[in-house]
Amino acid sequence: MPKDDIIREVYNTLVERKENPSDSYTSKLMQDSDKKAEDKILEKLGEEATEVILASKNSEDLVHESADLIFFILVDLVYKGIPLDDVFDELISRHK
Ligand SMILES: N=c1c2ncn([C@@H]3O[C@H](COP(=O)(O)OP(=O)(O)OP(=O)(O)O)[C@@H](O)[C@H]3O)c2ncn1[C@@H]1O[C@H](COP(=O)(O)O)[C@@H](O)[C@H]1O
Repeated sequence: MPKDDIIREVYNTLVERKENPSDSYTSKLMQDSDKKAEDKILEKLGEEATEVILASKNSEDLVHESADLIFFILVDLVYKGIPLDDVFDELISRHK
């Protein structure tokens, strides 16, 4: 798979997990009762953002923590039904 495709690949897998729940981590994360699921996802988003800040300050694990943060952003987008292309279009609209 070309490296650039991984974001869409993960996004599409998460959509599949949401639509056809399995016993996987991400399925469980998105299947909790509505309020609980959103709170858990947002809690993880906050955690991972903090871990990126700490990793950056301490010059360690920034790659790992960045991947975690991107992952949880994708989980939130899927959970809220936001198409990945909307985010790509937004970034393209800003690109000079
Ligand atoms: N990219 C990821 C990914 N990154 C992190 N994680 C999981 O997210 C969880 C939280 O990450 P943390 O770093 O906080 O690890 P932790 O300390 O175990 O966190 P807790 O969940 O225990 O609080 C861990 O269980 C990680 O395994 C991920 N889980 C899944 N994916 C992608 O999502 C796809 C679907 O995942 P599943 O539905 O679980 O198969 C996979 O094929 C991957 O492409």
